[in-house]
Amino acid sequence: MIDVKGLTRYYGEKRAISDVTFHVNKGEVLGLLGPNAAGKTTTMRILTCYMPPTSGSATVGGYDIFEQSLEVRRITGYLPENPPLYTDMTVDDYLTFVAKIKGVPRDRLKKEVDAVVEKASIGDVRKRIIGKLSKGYKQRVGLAQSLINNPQIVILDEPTVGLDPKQIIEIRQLIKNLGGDHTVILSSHILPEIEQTCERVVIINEGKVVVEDTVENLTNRMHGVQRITLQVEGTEEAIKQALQPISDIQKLEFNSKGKDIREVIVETPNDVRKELAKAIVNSGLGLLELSTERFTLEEIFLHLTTKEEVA
Ligand SMILES: Nc1ncnc2c1ncn2[C@@H]1O[C@H](COP(=O)(O)OP(=O)(O)OP(=O)(O)O)[C@@H](O)[C@H]1O
Repeated sequence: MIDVKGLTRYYGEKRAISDVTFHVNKGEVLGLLGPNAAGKTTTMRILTCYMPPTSGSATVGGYDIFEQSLEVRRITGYLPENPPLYTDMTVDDYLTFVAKIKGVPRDRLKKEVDAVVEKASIGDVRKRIIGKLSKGYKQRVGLAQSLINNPQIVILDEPTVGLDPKQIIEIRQLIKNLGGDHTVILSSHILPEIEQTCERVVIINEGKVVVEDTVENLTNRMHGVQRITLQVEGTEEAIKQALQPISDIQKLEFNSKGKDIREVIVETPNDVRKELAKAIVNSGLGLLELSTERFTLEEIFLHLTTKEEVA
């Protein structure tokens, strides 16, 4: 549905994105994940034809962003980071105004506004002045305007920034529900947001795509690395000595958990739980606890963006 090939954009001397390539399937919610200044907004502005790339190409719904920008805009709804709301208008008046601009015929205006009001769950505030609404409701009005004309594609730039936890949960659910009927790109720097809302993720860092995969595959990719956490009674020195004979330990980390107790984190490609337990006990140290852990998307993100090898 969306094909992005080698997009590069300079602002003067500064290269904001470099050779960005990814694909979005029809009906999926794709997460564009990256820290501040990674190049998410730049990528989204290019895909919504607000600004051209310096080089590279992209098609949106089969339309070329250079040659067919009007068609791209017609089938795309966009929620920028700061939606351009007219704060002295009522919600209904504003959405009707946007619908007119987007070319909705007169006799369909009311129906169209009703439809987006329902999708964004703002029925209870539709007669109110936008400027008097809470940030969460304003964001929903922004979402509603992006859905006018039932666009095949919806592009949302950090839609939950500045919202309180309850509003965040509600907006995420609204976005999740858009999948299927719409193809959605959602940008965020918040990992749990992507984990909860998207099936696939493109991680972008310093203007470059680091990885494109399903959230599930990304978690599985880390399965080549085992992480075993132990609670041991003994000094760091004694524990290190006890574990010396065990080969394949890639990472060993110690945290103090009281006077004589250490939390020991071991990363290894193999399941060495038995060897660890034996080594600790045979050295006369106290093994209080042993467990294996799954990597979170947050840790995978850190591994990928700090250029560490992922097994
Ligand atoms: N109009 C501009 N002029 C000059 N540099 C810009 C401009 N817009 C963005 N940049 C730079 O390009 C880089 C990418 O910015 P972009 O806004 O695309 O990142 P982002 O991932 O959306 O970050 P954020 O989450 O902070 O908005 C940054 O280094 C930014 O400073």
